[in-house]
Amino acid sequence: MINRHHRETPTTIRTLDDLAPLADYSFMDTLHSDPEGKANGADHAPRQVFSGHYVPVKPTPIENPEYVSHGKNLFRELGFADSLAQSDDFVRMFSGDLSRVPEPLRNVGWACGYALSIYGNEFYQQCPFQTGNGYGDGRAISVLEAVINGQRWEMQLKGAGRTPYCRGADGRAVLRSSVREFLAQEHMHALGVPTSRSLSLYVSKTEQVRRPWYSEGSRSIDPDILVSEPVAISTRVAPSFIRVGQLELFSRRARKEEHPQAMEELEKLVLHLIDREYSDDIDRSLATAEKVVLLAREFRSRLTSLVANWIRVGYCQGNFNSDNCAAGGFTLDYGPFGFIDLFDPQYQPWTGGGAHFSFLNQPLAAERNFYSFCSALRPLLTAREDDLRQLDEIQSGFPKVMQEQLEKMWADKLGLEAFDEALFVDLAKLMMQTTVDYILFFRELSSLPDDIGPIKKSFYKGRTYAADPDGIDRRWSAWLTKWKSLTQTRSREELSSQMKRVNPKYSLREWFVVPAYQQAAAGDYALLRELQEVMTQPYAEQTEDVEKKYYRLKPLELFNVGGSSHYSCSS
Ligand SMILES: Nc1ncnc2c1ncn2[C@@H]1O[C@H](COP(=O)(O)OP(=O)(O)OP(=O)(O)O)[C@@H](O)[C@H]1O
Ligand SMILES: [Mg+2]
Repeated sequence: MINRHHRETPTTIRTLDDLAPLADYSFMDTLHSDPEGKANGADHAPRQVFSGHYVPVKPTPIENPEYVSHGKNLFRELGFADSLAQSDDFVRMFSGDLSRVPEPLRNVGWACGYALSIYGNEFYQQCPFQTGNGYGDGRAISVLEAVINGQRWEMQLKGAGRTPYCRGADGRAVLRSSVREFLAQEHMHALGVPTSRSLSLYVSKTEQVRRPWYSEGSRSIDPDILVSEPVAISTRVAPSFIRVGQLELFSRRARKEEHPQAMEELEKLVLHLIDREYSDDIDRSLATAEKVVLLAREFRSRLTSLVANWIRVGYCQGNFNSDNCAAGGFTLDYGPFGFIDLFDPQYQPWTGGGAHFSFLNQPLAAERNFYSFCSALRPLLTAREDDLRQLDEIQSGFPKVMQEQLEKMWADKLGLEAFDEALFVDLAKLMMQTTVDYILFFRELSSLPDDIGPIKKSFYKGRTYAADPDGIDRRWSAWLTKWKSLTQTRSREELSSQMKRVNPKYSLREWFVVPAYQQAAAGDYALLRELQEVMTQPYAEQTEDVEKKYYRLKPLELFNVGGSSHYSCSS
Protein backbone atom coordinates (compact mmCIF):
# COMPACT_ATOMS: atom_id res chain seq x y z
CA MET A 1 0.00 0.00 0.00
CA ILE A 2 1.23 3.46 -0.81
CA ASN A 3 2.04 5.55 2.21
CA ARG A 4 0.11 8.72 1.45
CA HIS A 5 2.36 10.84 3.59
CA HIS A 6 5.47 9.80 1.78
CA ARG A 7 6.36 12.28 -0.92
CA GLU A 8 6.40 10.13 -4.05
CA THR A 9 7.63 11.56 -7.32
CA PRO A 10 4.77 11.21 -9.82
CA THR A 11 5.79 8.85 -12.63
CA THR A 12 5.84 11.73 -15.05
CA ILE A 13 6.02 15.42 -14.28
CA ARG A 14 3.81 17.11 -16.84
CA THR A 15 3.13 20.49 -15.28
CA LEU A 16 4.73 22.93 -12.92
CA ASP A 17 2.01 21.89 -10.45
CA ASP A 18 3.49 18.37 -10.49
CA LEU A 19 6.96 19.74 -9.82
CA ALA A 20 6.01 22.24 -7.12
CA PRO A 21 5.43 19.71 -4.27
CA LEU A 22 8.95 18.33 -4.80
CA ALA A 23 10.55 21.66 -3.88
CA ASP A 24 12.58 21.67 -0.69
CA TYR A 25 13.96 24.89 0.70
CA SER A 26 15.31 23.32 3.88
CA PHE A 27 18.79 24.74 3.26
CA MET A 28 17.33 28.05 4.38
CA ASP A 29 17.05 26.60 7.89
CA THR A 30 20.72 25.67 8.10
CA LEU A 31 22.45 28.30 6.01
CA HIS A 32 22.40 32.02 6.75
CA SER A 33 20.66 34.59 4.65
CA ASP A 34 22.41 37.96 4.25
CA PRO A 35 20.97 39.99 7.14
CA GLU A 36 20.90 43.09 4.93
CA GLY A 37 19.24 41.34 1.99
CA LYS A 38 15.70 42.38 1.13
CA ALA A 39 13.35 39.48 1.82
CA ASN A 40 11.34 40.29 -1.32
CA GLY A 41 14.48 39.86 -3.44
CA ALA A 42 14.39 43.36 -4.93
CA ASP A 43 18.12 43.49 -4.44
CA HIS A 44 19.73 44.19 -7.77
CA ALA A 45 22.20 46.99 -7.24
CA PRO A 46 25.88 46.18 -6.73
CA ARG A 47 26.77 46.37 -3.06
CA GLN A 48 28.95 44.74 -0.43
CA VAL A 49 27.52 41.66 1.23
CA PHE A 50 29.40 41.21 4.49
CA SER A 51 27.99 37.97 5.82
CA GLY A 52 25.50 35.19 5.17
CA HIS A 53 25.64 32.36 2.67
CA TYR A 54 23.09 33.68 0.20
CA VAL A 55 21.14 36.78 -0.75
CA PRO A 56 17.48 36.50 -1.73
CA VAL A 57 17.21 37.82 -5.30
CA LYS A 58 14.28 37.97 -7.65
CA PRO A 59 15.28 37.15 -11.23
CA THR A 60 14.58 39.72 -13.94
CA PRO A 61 12.64 37.91 -16.66
CA ILE A 62 13.69 38.23 -20.27
CA GLU A 63 11.10 39.89 -22.50
CA ASN A 64 9.02 37.71 -24.83
CA PRO A 65 10.74 34.41 -24.15
CA GLU A 66 10.79 31.77 -26.85
CA TYR A 67 11.62 28.11 -26.38
CA VAL A 68 14.92 27.12 -27.98
CA SER A 69 15.62 23.67 -26.57
CA HIS A 70 15.68 21.54 -23.45
CA GLY A 71 18.00 18.87 -22.09
CA LYS A 72 16.11 15.82 -23.29
CA ASN A 73 18.27 13.28 -21.51
CA LEU A 74 18.10 15.20 -18.26
CA PHE A 75 14.32 15.54 -18.64
CA ARG A 76 14.10 11.77 -19.00
CA GLU A 77 16.27 11.21 -15.93
CA LEU A 78 14.12 13.60 -13.91
CA GLY A 79 10.89 12.08 -15.18
CA PHE A 80 9.85 15.34 -16.88
CA ALA A 81 7.58 15.07 -19.91
CA ASP A 82 9.15 16.73 -22.97
CA SER A 83 6.02 18.84 -23.37
CA LEU A 84 6.73 20.47 -19.99
CA ALA A 85 9.56 22.51 -21.53
CA GLN A 86 7.08 24.35 -23.74
CA SER A 87 4.23 24.67 -21.26
CA ASP A 88 3.37 28.25 -20.36
CA ASP A 89 4.10 28.23 -16.66
CA PHE A 90 7.36 26.29 -17.01
CA VAL A 91 8.55 28.69 -19.74
CA ARG A 92 7.58 31.62 -17.53
CA MET A 93 9.49 30.33 -14.51
CA PHE A 94 12.63 29.29 -16.35
CA SER A 95 12.80 32.50 -18.34
CA GLY A 96 12.99 34.36 -15.05
CA ASP A 97 9.41 35.23 -14.09
CA LEU A 98 8.67 33.78 -10.66
CA SER A 99 5.66 36.01 -10.01
CA ARG A 100 3.03 33.35 -10.65
CA VAL A 101 4.64 30.06 -9.58
CA PRO A 102 2.34 27.61 -7.79
CA GLU A 103 2.89 27.03 -4.07
CA PRO A 104 4.98 25.83 -2.35
CA LEU A 105 7.39 27.23 -4.97
CA ARG A 106 8.72 30.60 -3.85
CA ASN A 107 8.86 33.72 -5.92
CA VAL A 108 12.33 34.72 -4.78
CA GLY A 109 15.57 33.00 -5.81
CA TRP A 110 19.03 33.34 -4.34
CA ALA A 111 22.58 34.30 -5.32
CA CYS A 112 25.83 33.52 -3.51
CA GLY A 113 29.08 35.32 -2.95
CA TYR A 114 32.43 33.73 -3.65
CA ALA A 115 36.09 34.62 -3.62
CA LEU A 116 38.59 34.31 -6.42
CA SER A 117 42.03 32.77 -6.58
CA ILE A 118 43.83 32.69 -9.89
CA TYR A 119 46.30 29.83 -10.14
CA GLY A 120 46.43 29.65 -6.35
CA ASN A 121 46.86 33.38 -5.68
CA GLU A 122 44.19 35.27 -3.76
CA PHE A 123 42.66 38.16 -5.69
CA TYR A 124 40.49 41.04 -4.56
CA GLN A 125 40.70 43.52 -7.41
CA GLN A 126 37.91 41.89 -9.45
CA CYS A 127 35.59 43.01 -6.67
CA PRO A 128 34.40 46.58 -7.32
CA PHE A 129 34.97 47.39 -3.64
CA GLN A 130 38.40 45.68 -3.53
CA THR A 131 37.25 43.77 -0.45
CA GLY A 132 35.83 40.59 -1.99
CA ASN A 133 32.41 41.41 -0.57
CA GLY A 134 30.95 42.36 -3.94
CA TYR A 135 32.04 39.31 -5.93
CA GLY A 136 29.92 36.24 -6.63
CA ASP A 137 26.95 35.14 -8.72
CA GLY A 138 26.65 38.25 -10.85
CA ARG A 139 24.17 36.74 -13.25
CA ALA A 140 23.41 33.33 -11.83
CA ILE A 141 20.31 33.00 -9.67
CA SER A 142 19.11 29.71 -8.22
CA VAL A 143 15.37 29.34 -8.14
CA LEU A 144 14.69 25.90 -6.76
CA GLU A 145 15.98 22.94 -4.88
CA ALA A 146 13.93 19.83 -5.45
CA VAL A 147 14.15 16.21 -4.43
CA ILE A 148 13.28 14.16 -7.48
CA ASN A 149 13.36 10.35 -7.37
CA GLY A 150 15.38 10.51 -4.18
CA GLN A 151 17.98 12.82 -5.66
CA ARG A 152 18.37 16.47 -4.80
CA TRP A 153 18.91 19.03 -7.54
CA GLU A 154 19.51 22.75 -7.47
CA MET A 155 18.24 24.63 -10.50
CA GLN A 156 20.02 27.82 -11.42
CA LEU A 157 19.16 30.41 -14.04
CA LYS A 158 22.09 31.98 -15.85
CA GLY A 159 21.48 35.41 -17.35
CA ALA A 160 18.47 36.28 -15.18
CA GLY A 161 19.56 39.80 -14.43
CA ARG A 162 21.50 41.68 -11.84
CA THR A 163 22.32 40.62 -8.30
CA PRO A 164 24.31 42.48 -5.62
CA TYR A 165 27.36 40.76 -7.14
CA CYS A 166 26.78 42.06 -10.70
CA ARG A 167 29.68 44.52 -10.44
CA GLY A 168 27.78 47.11 -12.44
CA ALA A 169 27.16 44.77 -15.38
CA ASP A 170 23.74 43.85 -16.76
CA GLY A 171 23.35 40.34 -15.37
CA ARG A 172 22.47 39.04 -18.82
CA ALA A 173 23.89 36.27 -20.92
CA VAL A 174 23.68 36.41 -24.70
CA LEU A 175 22.25 33.60 -26.80
CA ARG A 176 25.69 32.76 -28.16
CA SER A 177 27.24 31.96 -24.79
CA SER A 178 24.04 30.30 -23.55
CA VAL A 179 23.97 27.96 -26.57
CA ARG A 180 27.61 27.07 -25.98
CA GLU A 181 27.03 26.21 -22.33
CA PHE A 182 23.74 24.45 -23.03
CA LEU A 183 25.25 22.14 -25.67
CA ALA A 184 28.53 21.59 -23.85
CA GLN A 185 26.98 20.42 -20.59
CA GLU A 186 24.95 17.66 -22.17
CA HIS A 187 27.84 16.69 -24.45
CA MET A 188 30.15 16.38 -21.45
CA HIS A 189 27.63 14.27 -19.59
CA ALA A 190 27.32 11.97 -22.60
CA LEU A 191 31.11 11.76 -22.73
CA GLY A 192 30.99 10.43 -19.18
CA VAL A 193 32.59 13.51 -17.63
CA PRO A 194 30.99 14.87 -14.43
CA THR A 195 29.30 18.21 -15.12
CA SER A 196 26.47 20.55 -14.32
CA ARG A 197 23.55 19.67 -16.61
CA SER A 198 21.33 21.57 -19.01
CA LEU A 199 17.66 21.84 -18.22
CA SER A 200 16.34 24.48 -20.59
CA LEU A 201 17.17 27.36 -22.90
CA TYR A 202 14.89 30.29 -23.72
CA VAL A 203 15.73 33.36 -25.78
CA SER A 204 14.12 36.77 -25.84
CA LYS A 205 12.46 37.70 -29.11
CA THR A 206 12.87 41.41 -28.40
CA GLU A 207 15.55 42.12 -25.80
CA GLN A 208 19.14 42.53 -26.92
CA VAL A 209 22.39 43.68 -25.33
CA ARG A 210 25.61 44.88 -26.89
CA ARG A 211 28.81 42.93 -26.43
CA PRO A 212 32.31 43.22 -27.93
CA TRP A 213 32.78 40.48 -30.52
CA TYR A 214 34.59 39.60 -33.73
CA SER A 215 33.63 40.67 -37.23
CA GLU A 216 33.01 37.86 -39.73
CA GLY A 217 36.30 36.08 -40.52
CA SER A 218 38.29 38.40 -38.23
CA ARG A 219 41.77 37.24 -37.29
CA SER A 220 42.12 39.83 -34.59
CA ILE A 221 43.09 38.57 -31.13
CA ASP A 222 40.68 40.92 -29.39
CA PRO A 223 37.10 41.60 -30.46
CA ASP A 224 37.01 44.28 -33.13
CA ILE A 225 33.33 45.29 -33.09
CA LEU A 226 30.32 45.70 -30.80
CA VAL A 227 27.40 43.49 -31.71
CA SER A 228 23.82 43.45 -30.49
CA GLU A 229 22.81 39.98 -29.46
CA PRO A 230 19.59 38.49 -28.14
CA VAL A 231 19.60 37.74 -24.42
CA ALA A 232 18.81 34.25 -23.20
CA ILE A 233 18.34 32.34 -19.98
CA SER A 234 19.67 28.83 -19.67
CA THR A 235 19.01 26.78 -16.58
CA ARG A 236 21.68 24.47 -15.26
CA VAL A 237 21.22 21.77 -12.70
CA ALA A 238 23.58 20.17 -10.17
CA PRO A 239 23.45 18.81 -6.62
CA SER A 240 24.92 22.18 -5.59
CA PHE A 241 26.81 25.07 -7.16
CA ILE A 242 29.34 25.46 -4.36
CA ARG A 243 32.70 26.50 -5.74
CA VAL A 244 36.17 26.30 -4.24
CA GLY A 245 36.07 30.10 -4.31
CA GLN A 246 32.99 30.03 -2.11
CA LEU A 247 34.76 28.09 0.62
CA GLU A 248 37.61 30.56 0.28
CA LEU A 249 35.34 33.56 0.82
CA PHE A 250 34.13 32.20 4.15
CA SER A 251 37.56 30.99 5.12
CA ARG A 252 39.14 34.36 4.43
CA ARG A 253 36.52 35.94 6.66
CA ALA A 254 37.17 33.40 9.41
CA ARG A 255 40.93 33.84 9.08
CA LYS A 256 40.61 37.62 9.40
CA GLU A 257 37.88 37.38 12.05
CA GLU A 258 35.77 39.77 10.01
CA HIS A 259 32.62 39.18 12.02
CA PRO A 260 31.62 37.08 15.03
CA GLN A 261 29.88 34.35 13.01
CA ALA A 262 32.61 33.98 10.40
CA MET A 263 33.93 30.63 11.66
CA GLU A 264 30.44 29.26 12.16
CA GLU A 265 29.49 30.28 8.61
CA LEU A 266 32.54 28.53 7.21
CA GLU A 267 31.71 25.36 9.09
CA LYS A 268 28.07 25.47 8.01
CA LEU A 269 29.04 25.87 4.40
CA VAL A 270 31.46 22.95 4.54
CA LEU A 271 28.87 20.72 6.21
CA HIS A 272 26.34 21.79 3.60
CA LEU A 273 28.79 20.90 0.84
CA ILE A 274 29.33 17.48 2.38
CA ASP A 275 25.61 16.96 2.67
CA ARG A 276 24.90 17.94 -0.93
CA GLU A 277 27.88 16.43 -2.70
CA TYR A 278 29.54 13.83 -0.46
CA SER A 279 26.78 12.22 1.58
CA ASP A 280 27.51 8.80 0.05
CA ASP A 281 31.19 9.04 0.96
CA ILE A 282 31.22 10.70 4.36
CA ASP A 283 29.40 9.36 7.38
CA ARG A 284 27.00 11.94 8.83
CA SER A 285 27.76 10.96 12.41
CA LEU A 286 31.44 11.92 12.31
CA ALA A 287 32.79 15.08 13.94
CA THR A 288 33.46 18.07 11.70
CA ALA A 289 37.24 17.69 11.78
CA GLU A 290 37.03 14.06 10.69
CA LYS A 291 34.61 14.99 7.94
CA VAL A 292 36.92 17.75 6.72
CA VAL A 293 39.84 15.36 6.29
CA LEU A 294 37.68 12.86 4.39
CA LEU A 295 36.31 15.68 2.27
CA ALA A 296 39.79 16.73 1.20
CA ARG A 297 40.68 13.16 0.29
CA GLU A 298 37.51 12.59 -1.70
CA PHE A 299 37.69 15.93 -3.51
CA ARG A 300 41.28 15.16 -4.48
CA SER A 301 40.14 11.91 -5.97
CA ARG A 302 37.27 13.56 -7.88
CA LEU A 303 39.29 16.54 -9.11
CA THR A 304 42.19 14.45 -10.41
CA SER A 305 39.78 12.11 -12.14
CA LEU A 306 37.88 15.07 -13.60
CA VAL A 307 40.96 16.64 -15.11
CA ALA A 308 42.18 13.33 -16.51
CA ASN A 309 38.77 13.00 -18.13
CA TRP A 310 39.00 16.50 -19.59
CA ILE A 311 42.25 15.54 -21.25
CA ARG A 312 40.83 12.23 -22.42
CA VAL A 313 38.03 13.98 -24.33
CA GLY A 314 40.07 16.98 -25.50
CA TYR A 315 38.43 19.60 -23.30
CA CYS A 316 40.15 22.77 -22.15
CA GLN A 317 38.31 24.71 -19.45
CA GLY A 318 40.20 27.88 -20.33
CA ASN A 319 39.62 29.79 -17.09
CA PHE A 320 40.21 27.30 -14.31
CA ASN A 321 40.19 29.77 -11.44
CA SER A 322 39.00 28.67 -8.02
CA ASP A 323 35.65 30.39 -8.65
CA ASN A 324 35.09 28.22 -11.69
CA CYS A 325 36.02 25.01 -9.86
CA ALA A 326 32.98 23.21 -8.41
CA ALA A 327 33.67 21.83 -4.94
CA GLY A 328 31.63 18.76 -5.89
CA GLY A 329 34.33 17.87 -8.42
CA PHE A 330 32.39 18.38 -11.66
CA THR A 331 32.81 20.73 -14.61
CA LEU A 332 31.29 24.17 -14.06
CA ASP A 333 31.27 27.48 -15.97
CA TYR A 334 31.42 26.84 -19.68
CA GLY A 335 32.81 30.26 -20.54
CA PRO A 336 36.00 30.45 -22.60
CA PHE A 337 36.28 26.67 -22.92
CA GLY A 338 37.04 24.75 -26.08
CA PHE A 339 37.30 21.25 -27.47
CA ILE A 340 40.61 20.66 -29.14
CA ASP A 341 41.00 20.02 -32.86
CA LEU A 342 44.72 19.85 -33.51
CA PHE A 343 46.71 18.25 -30.69
CA ASP A 344 48.68 20.98 -28.98
CA PRO A 345 49.67 20.70 -25.30
CA GLN A 346 49.42 24.49 -25.12
CA TYR A 347 45.96 24.72 -26.63
CA GLN A 348 44.04 27.55 -24.91
CA PRO A 349 41.13 29.17 -26.73
CA TRP A 350 40.81 32.05 -24.27
CA THR A 351 43.11 34.90 -25.23
CA GLY A 352 42.99 36.26 -21.68
CA GLY A 353 43.86 32.91 -20.13
CA GLY A 354 47.53 32.40 -20.69
CA ALA A 355 49.48 29.16 -20.80
CA HIS A 356 48.81 28.31 -17.17
CA PHE A 357 45.27 27.21 -18.07
CA SER A 358 46.23 25.53 -21.35
CA PHE A 359 45.26 21.96 -22.29
CA LEU A 360 48.03 19.89 -20.73
CA ASN A 361 48.63 22.38 -17.96
CA GLN A 362 45.21 21.65 -16.50
CA PRO A 363 46.58 19.16 -13.97
CA LEU A 364 48.77 21.93 -12.55
CA ALA A 365 45.93 24.43 -12.56
CA ALA A 366 43.82 21.84 -10.71
CA GLU A 367 46.60 21.37 -8.19
CA ARG A 368 46.57 25.11 -7.50
CA ASN A 369 42.82 25.04 -7.00
CA PHE A 370 43.21 22.07 -4.71
CA TYR A 371 45.73 23.98 -2.60
CA SER A 372 43.25 26.87 -2.35
CA PHE A 373 40.62 24.33 -1.31
CA CYS A 374 42.81 22.82 1.43
CA SER A 375 43.81 26.26 2.69
CA ALA A 376 40.15 27.18 2.96
CA LEU A 377 39.50 24.13 5.15
CA ARG A 378 42.44 24.69 7.47
CA PRO A 379 40.76 27.10 9.94
CA LEU A 380 38.33 24.31 10.80
CA LEU A 381 41.22 22.17 12.05
CA THR A 382 42.91 24.77 14.22
CA ALA A 383 44.88 23.15 17.06
CA ARG A 384 44.14 19.67 15.78
CA GLU A 385 47.69 18.64 14.98
CA ASP A 386 46.87 15.18 13.78
CA ASP A 387 44.11 16.28 11.43
CA LEU A 388 46.24 19.12 10.11
CA ARG A 389 49.04 16.71 9.38
CA GLN A 390 46.64 14.48 7.48
CA LEU A 391 45.37 17.44 5.48
CA ASP A 392 48.94 18.42 4.61
CA GLU A 393 49.65 14.89 3.44
CA ILE A 394 46.53 14.85 1.30
CA GLN A 395 47.51 18.17 -0.19
CA SER A 396 51.10 17.25 -0.92
CA GLY A 397 49.99 13.93 -2.38
CA PHE A 398 48.03 15.64 -5.15
CA PRO A 399 50.71 15.45 -7.88
CA LYS A 400 51.19 11.72 -7.32
CA VAL A 401 47.48 10.94 -7.50
CA MET A 402 47.12 13.21 -10.53
CA GLN A 403 49.97 11.44 -12.29
CA GLU A 404 48.42 8.03 -11.60
CA GLN A 405 45.10 9.19 -13.03
CA LEU A 406 46.79 10.61 -16.12
CA GLU A 407 48.79 7.47 -16.76
CA LYS A 408 45.72 5.32 -16.40
CA MET A 409 43.83 7.61 -18.77
CA TRP A 410 46.57 7.48 -21.45
CA ALA A 411 46.81 3.72 -21.06
CA ASP A 412 43.02 3.47 -21.56
CA LYS A 413 43.11 5.71 -24.61
CA LEU A 414 45.78 3.48 -26.09
CA GLY A 415 44.08 0.25 -25.08
CA LEU A 416 47.03 -0.79 -22.91
CA GLU A 417 46.95 -2.66 -19.62
CA ALA A 418 49.61 -0.32 -18.24
CA PHE A 419 51.06 3.03 -19.16
CA ASP A 420 54.18 2.77 -21.32
CA GLU A 421 56.19 5.94 -21.01
CA ALA A 422 58.51 5.43 -23.97
CA LEU A 423 55.64 4.62 -26.30
CA PHE A 424 53.70 7.64 -25.06
CA VAL A 425 56.58 10.08 -25.39
CA ASP A 426 57.21 8.90 -28.95
CA LEU A 427 53.55 9.31 -29.76
CA ALA A 428 53.29 12.82 -28.29
CA LYS A 429 56.31 13.88 -30.34
CA LEU A 430 54.93 12.39 -33.51
CA MET A 431 51.52 13.95 -32.94
CA MET A 432 53.07 17.38 -32.55
CA GLN A 433 55.44 17.08 -35.49
CA THR A 434 52.73 15.73 -37.77
CA THR A 435 50.06 18.06 -36.41
CA VAL A 436 47.26 15.55 -35.90
CA ASP A 437 43.62 15.92 -35.03
CA TYR A 438 43.32 14.62 -31.48
CA ILE A 439 39.81 13.17 -31.82
CA LEU A 440 40.27 11.62 -35.26
CA PHE A 441 43.62 10.11 -34.36
CA PHE A 442 42.50 8.22 -31.27
CA ARG A 443 39.25 7.13 -32.89
CA GLU A 444 41.03 5.77 -35.98
CA LEU A 445 43.52 4.01 -33.75
CA SER A 446 40.57 2.42 -31.95
CA SER A 447 39.72 0.57 -35.17
CA LEU A 448 43.14 -1.14 -34.90
CA PRO A 449 44.41 -0.26 -38.38
CA ASP A 450 46.76 -2.72 -40.14
CA ASP A 451 48.89 0.12 -41.43
CA ILE A 452 49.04 3.89 -41.02
CA GLY A 453 46.61 4.54 -43.91
CA PRO A 454 43.54 5.14 -41.71
CA ILE A 455 45.33 7.26 -39.12
CA LYS A 456 46.62 9.54 -41.87
CA LYS A 457 43.05 10.85 -42.00
CA SER A 458 43.89 12.69 -38.80
CA PHE A 459 46.98 14.46 -40.19
CA TYR A 460 46.90 18.22 -40.74
CA LYS A 461 50.40 17.87 -42.22
CA GLY A 462 52.03 20.99 -40.81
CA ARG A 463 55.41 22.37 -41.77
CA THR A 464 57.58 19.75 -40.07
CA TYR A 465 55.60 16.96 -41.68
CA ALA A 466 55.63 18.60 -45.09
CA ALA A 467 59.43 18.82 -44.94
CA ASP A 468 59.80 15.04 -44.67
CA PRO A 469 56.50 13.20 -45.13
CA ASP A 470 58.07 9.83 -45.94
CA GLY A 471 60.40 9.97 -42.97
CA ILE A 472 57.60 10.82 -40.59
CA ASP A 473 55.32 8.17 -42.09
CA ARG A 474 58.05 5.61 -41.49
CA ARG A 475 58.27 6.66 -37.87
CA TRP A 476 54.50 6.30 -37.59
CA SER A 477 54.71 2.77 -39.03
CA ALA A 478 57.37 1.86 -36.52
CA TRP A 479 55.31 3.36 -33.70
CA LEU A 480 52.21 1.47 -34.82
CA THR A 481 54.10 -1.83 -34.90
CA LYS A 482 55.42 -1.26 -31.42
CA TRP A 483 51.97 -0.24 -30.16
CA LYS A 484 50.41 -3.37 -31.67
CA SER A 485 52.97 -5.60 -30.03
CA LEU A 486 51.90 -4.18 -26.68
CA THR A 487 48.18 -4.74 -27.26
CA GLN A 488 48.28 -8.38 -28.22
CA THR A 489 47.03 -9.77 -24.95
CA ARG A 490 43.40 -9.01 -25.84
CA SER A 491 41.09 -10.11 -28.62
CA ARG A 492 40.85 -7.52 -31.40
CA GLU A 493 37.12 -7.03 -31.07
CA GLU A 494 37.23 -6.59 -27.34
CA LEU A 495 40.13 -4.14 -27.57
CA SER A 496 38.55 -2.09 -30.33
CA SER A 497 35.17 -1.75 -28.66
CA GLN A 498 36.81 -0.92 -25.37
CA MET A 499 38.92 1.80 -26.99
CA LYS A 500 35.85 3.19 -28.72
CA ARG A 501 34.18 3.64 -25.36
CA VAL A 502 37.10 5.82 -24.26
CA ASN A 503 37.86 7.69 -27.48
CA PRO A 504 34.83 9.66 -28.71
CA LYS A 505 34.01 9.90 -32.38
CA TYR A 506 32.20 13.24 -32.13
CA SER A 507 33.33 16.30 -30.28
CA LEU A 508 31.72 19.71 -29.83
CA ARG A 509 34.27 21.63 -31.85
CA GLU A 510 33.73 25.36 -31.80
CA TRP A 511 33.38 25.62 -35.59
CA PHE A 512 30.33 23.33 -35.35
CA VAL A 513 28.80 25.54 -32.67
CA VAL A 514 29.33 28.91 -34.39
CA PRO A 515 26.82 28.39 -37.21
CA ALA A 516 24.39 26.82 -34.73
CA TYR A 517 24.25 29.92 -32.54
CA GLN A 518 24.34 32.23 -35.55
CA GLN A 519 21.29 30.53 -37.04
CA ALA A 520 19.62 30.45 -33.64
CA ALA A 521 20.04 34.22 -33.39
CA ALA A 522 18.09 34.44 -36.64
CA GLY A 523 15.33 32.27 -35.15
CA ASP A 524 16.32 28.98 -36.77
CA TYR A 525 17.06 26.31 -34.17
CA ALA A 526 17.36 23.29 -36.48
CA LEU A 527 21.16 23.11 -36.50
CA LEU A 528 21.40 23.63 -32.75
CA ARG A 529 18.97 20.76 -32.18
CA GLU A 530 20.84 18.56 -34.65
CA LEU A 531 24.11 19.23 -32.83
CA GLN A 532 22.42 18.42 -29.55
CA GLU A 533 21.30 15.08 -30.99
CA VAL A 534 24.71 14.20 -32.43
CA MET A 535 26.76 15.37 -29.47
CA THR A 536 24.74 13.49 -26.88
CA GLN A 537 25.87 10.21 -28.49
CA PRO A 538 29.54 10.99 -28.97
CA TYR A 539 30.78 7.39 -28.91
CA ALA A 540 28.19 6.00 -31.35
CA GLU A 541 29.10 5.59 -35.01
CA GLN A 542 25.83 7.29 -36.11
CA THR A 543 24.76 7.65 -39.75
CA GLU A 544 26.94 8.20 -42.79
CA ASP A 545 25.54 11.71 -43.14
CA VAL A 546 26.47 12.57 -39.58
CA GLU A 547 29.90 11.10 -40.08
CA LYS A 548 30.51 13.16 -43.22
CA LYS A 549 29.47 16.34 -41.48
CA TYR A 550 30.97 15.92 -38.06
CA TYR A 551 33.82 13.44 -38.26
CA ARG A 552 36.43 15.44 -40.09
CA LEU A 553 39.43 17.70 -39.91
CA LYS A 554 38.92 21.35 -39.18
CA PRO A 555 39.09 23.23 -42.51
CA LEU A 556 42.41 25.06 -42.64
CA GLU A 557 40.76 28.41 -43.38
CA LEU A 558 39.00 28.25 -40.00
CA PHE A 559 42.23 28.23 -38.00
CA ASN A 560 43.07 31.50 -36.24
CA VAL A 561 39.61 32.94 -36.77
CA GLY A 562 38.44 35.16 -33.89
CA GLY A 563 35.30 33.91 -32.15
CA SER A 564 35.93 30.37 -33.34
CA SER A 565 39.58 29.45 -32.76
CA HIS A 566 40.02 31.95 -29.98
CA TYR A 567 37.89 34.38 -28.01
CA SER A 568 38.68 37.11 -25.56
CA CYS A 569 35.46 36.84 -23.60
CA SER A 570 32.43 34.68 -23.74
CA SER A 571 29.63 36.40 -21.96
N1 LIG B 1 26.82 40.18 -17.73
C1 LIG B 1 27.18 40.02 -16.45
N2 LIG B 1 26.50 40.65 -15.49
C2 LIG B 1 26.83 40.50 -14.19
N3 LIG B 1 27.83 39.75 -13.76
C3 LIG B 1 28.56 39.08 -14.67
C4 LIG B 1 28.26 39.18 -16.07
N4 LIG B 1 29.16 38.41 -16.72
C5 LIG B 1 29.95 37.86 -15.79
N5 LIG B 1 29.60 38.24 -14.55
C6 LIG B 1 30.23 37.85 -13.29
O1 LIG B 1 31.62 37.97 -13.43
C7 LIG B 1 32.32 36.91 -12.80
C8 LIG B 1 33.28 36.23 -13.74
O2 LIG B 1 32.57 35.78 -14.86
P1 LIG B 1 32.66 34.31 -15.46
O3 LIG B 1 32.63 34.47 -16.93
O4 LIG B 1 33.66 33.45 -14.79
O5 LIG B 1 31.32 33.65 -14.92
P2 LIG B 1 30.00 33.36 -15.58
O6 LIG B 1 30.20 32.75 -16.90
O7 LIG B 1 29.06 34.49 -15.52
O8 LIG B 1 29.41 32.41 -14.56
P3 LIG B 1 29.53 31.01 -13.92
O9 LIG B 1 30.90 30.88 -13.30
O10 LIG B 1 28.45 31.16 -12.92
O11 LIG B 1 29.22 30.02 -14.97
C9 LIG B 1 31.25 35.98 -12.28
O12 LIG B 1 31.17 36.18 -10.91
C10 LIG B 1 30.00 36.39 -12.98
O13 LIG B 1 28.85 36.20 -12.20
MG1 LIG C 1 32.57 31.92 -13.67
